[in-house]
Amino acid sequence: MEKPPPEHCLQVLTTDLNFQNLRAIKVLGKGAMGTVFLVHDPAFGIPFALKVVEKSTLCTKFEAERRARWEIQVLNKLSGSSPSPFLPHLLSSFENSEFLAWAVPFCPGGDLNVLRHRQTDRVFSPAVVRFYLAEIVCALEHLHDMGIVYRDLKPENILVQQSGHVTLTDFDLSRTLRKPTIKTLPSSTHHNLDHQPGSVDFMDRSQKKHNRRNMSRWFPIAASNEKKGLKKAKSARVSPVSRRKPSFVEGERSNSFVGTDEYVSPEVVRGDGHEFAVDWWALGILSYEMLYGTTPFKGRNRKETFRNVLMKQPEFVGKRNDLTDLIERLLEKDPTRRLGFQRGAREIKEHPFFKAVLWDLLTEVSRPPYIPSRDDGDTTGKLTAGGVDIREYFQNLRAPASIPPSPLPSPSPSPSHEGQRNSSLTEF
Ligand SMILES: Nc1ncnc2c1ncn2[C@@H]1O[C@H](COP(=O)(O)OP(=O)(O)OP(=O)(O)O)[C@@H](O)[C@H]1O
Repeated sequence: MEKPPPEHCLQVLTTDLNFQNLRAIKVLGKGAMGTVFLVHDPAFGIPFALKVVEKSTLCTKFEAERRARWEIQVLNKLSGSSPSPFLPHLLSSFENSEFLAWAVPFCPGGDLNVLRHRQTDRVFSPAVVRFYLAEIVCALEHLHDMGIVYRDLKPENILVQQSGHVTLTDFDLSRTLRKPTIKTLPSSTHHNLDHQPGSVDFMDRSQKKHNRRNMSRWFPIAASNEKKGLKKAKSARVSPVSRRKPSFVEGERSNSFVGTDEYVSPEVVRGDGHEFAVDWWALGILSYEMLYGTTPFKGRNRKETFRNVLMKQPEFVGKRNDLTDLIERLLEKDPTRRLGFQRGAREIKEHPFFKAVLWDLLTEVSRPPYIPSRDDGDTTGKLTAGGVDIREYFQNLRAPASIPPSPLPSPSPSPSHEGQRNSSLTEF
């Protein structure tokens, strides 16, 4: 029998999307910009995630449309000749007078925020943190090499593929910058992310034994929680916060003020403009959250969070180790002294926390910490009463609510986003 292509190999839909007849199995998620549906139409052969953004003359919608176009452009770039296994690619896109829609591979494992909440104590073991961070470093490296700064790293934007490997999603806040000028190392040290046959592990042997304990601890926990049917956390923190018009001019330093409060870097809070180092800062926050179950600078409100980002040093509970050292070096407030500023991802890959990682073989790991069960996808046709009619779905969204409008002014977007985050975190 012919071996199926590796999951990260580029797939494209063989038929064009016919939006009129498209029915979705379910809604996968709803963000600030659009709604993501799971679609499995036999005509296409593979289930896929379809992100749909409604066009409108309303200013807010116009912004969504602008962001949607940008995201499609980025996904197009990512679908080029050497795609990353840890980044999505564009399967197809569609536009009519009402909607912009695009299809990307479906990730049945949910996001890292949901996954973390399913763990005992809601934290990942250091071995699992290493696995996910290694893949995320490679994803960011790929983006930076293309001159793209991601600017929205957070667990909610890291999805688990069927294979258990991760992929980033949500590129509407990304921007192009002048490509990083890295003092290049000799070519023999260049880490090739291409599929490498033969090996099945990414750790060297000495580390493997030690880490196996941690890794195997992972499986029963995930499996047992799966059985308990724990509720999927909503995608919690919503970005963006935008106070300046973002610039799309290639090579310009980006001064837009964007991101998710707890993940925003000091230079962005200060409005100094920012560079690729904002992604390395966010990687530090992400590592901290994966390890401790909370972000290091979270305050009672945005003002306090930002003050903490600028002034407070991260607190580390317990014995210091390579992971806490890595976090501390990523959470360096001065971006020019931050790990990754000088030589990008290579500096991070060389940190002792990753010393046993075989970077070339990441995609060959046969036992990622969590592999979604086939049921997670739910693509086998369990359509809710014939599925979701996408056009109808948006019509219903537009329908006036039966509750009379409140005489009070509606809340500004950002506090309501914060509320969304808090409520989702207390659902567990
Ligand atoms: N490829 C995918 N496979 C499975 N689920 C997905 C996929 N893409 C997106 N989702 C789900 O849909 C949600 C919303 O997607 P996404 O973050 O891309 O939308 P958005 O409108 O840009 O959100 P945001 O408000 O964070 O900018 C995600 O949190 C995730 O749960």
